[in-house]
Amino acid sequence: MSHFQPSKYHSPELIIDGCNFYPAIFRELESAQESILIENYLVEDGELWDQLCRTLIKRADNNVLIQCIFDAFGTLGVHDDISKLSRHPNITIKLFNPIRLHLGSENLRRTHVKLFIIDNRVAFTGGAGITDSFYKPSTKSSAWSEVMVKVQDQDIGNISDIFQWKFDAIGSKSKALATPFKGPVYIFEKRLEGWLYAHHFSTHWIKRALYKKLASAQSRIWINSAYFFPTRRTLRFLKRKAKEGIDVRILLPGVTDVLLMKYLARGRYKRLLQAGVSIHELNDRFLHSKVIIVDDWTTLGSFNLDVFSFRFNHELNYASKDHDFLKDAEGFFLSKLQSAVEIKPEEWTNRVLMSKVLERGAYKLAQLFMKVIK
Ligand SMILES: O=P(O)(O)OC[C@H](O)CO
Repeated sequence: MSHFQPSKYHSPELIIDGCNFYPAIFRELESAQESILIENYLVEDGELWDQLCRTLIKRADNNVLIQCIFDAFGTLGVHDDISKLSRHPNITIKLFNPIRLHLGSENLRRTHVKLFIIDNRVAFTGGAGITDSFYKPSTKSSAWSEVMVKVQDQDIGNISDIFQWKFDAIGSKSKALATPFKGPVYIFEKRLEGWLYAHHFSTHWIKRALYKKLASAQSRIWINSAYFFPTRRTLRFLKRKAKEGIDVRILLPGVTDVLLMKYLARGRYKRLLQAGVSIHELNDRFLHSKVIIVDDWTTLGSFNLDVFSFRFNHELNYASKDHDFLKDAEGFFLSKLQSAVEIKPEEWTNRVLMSKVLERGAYKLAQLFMKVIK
């Protein structure tokens, strides 16, 4: 008789706001026995980063092997700290795509992934950078609203392999990072669940999964995105599905850290509203999360519906049809919707002229940007 015991199934766990998910992440980091793998785009000096540095050094002193991939641009402010951490024999940090002016638009390719993997047993992904805007330990506060998902045991799947492949490719002479990944991530083309990865525009499993799901949506499409400037194809899907009578809702931040993105998003409202899409803006604090629900399928992660996520960035989402995960994502979406302002089509048509001018100006700037990088 086999003594093999399949590990217990855990629903992916949605955790709302840094004041809840960062303490959960630190509990796991502090109990790590073998390995800690971290990938992140945005790291800023502050209390959270200091706490992370202290925790990593402590675990490394206890012979835990630590590997990090940090985006070279998103972590510019902490490169000195990164050099200091890297002196520890058990810590290796690789900087992704350092800015090199002669590479032109290649510099736009950033790793936008947010990932923590501990002992290949538990992983967290979502939209959170390592900054005090997401969690300030001294006040236990979260200035920006965000979500992360905790995935355990058998659902960890191949994410460590994908991390390791990328970690090894960075800085090596191989062209691996510039070509489509031929690894196990391919299985998700059919499954559309689990880890959805994008590391190259031709291997964008998040985009592929999203298009498939949008095309086959039967009852609802609920989209929450921190930045909203999607592809024309996505907009066509949203309008078509709304016209077919499907419940299409878009929840966006009304307050943001990048005003240009707010006006770019607003420039898309008119046609979406005309098609019957309902649009909501949240004004109480910056809604930085990226959550998509199509029928009974939920995905969340680093993927914004904007040109950077669709075209340039390395991204990571987790997708699932787990019932509890879906209910939690629905609960999150609806609670934010309740505090948000719905944009009414007739009010939108009569908005002040200045607003229209800013939307037009933002669009012109975006067009110019796209021409320059072509
Ligand atoms: O690119 P995101 O979605 O991680 O957001 C990061 C900061 O908001 C950049 O301004």
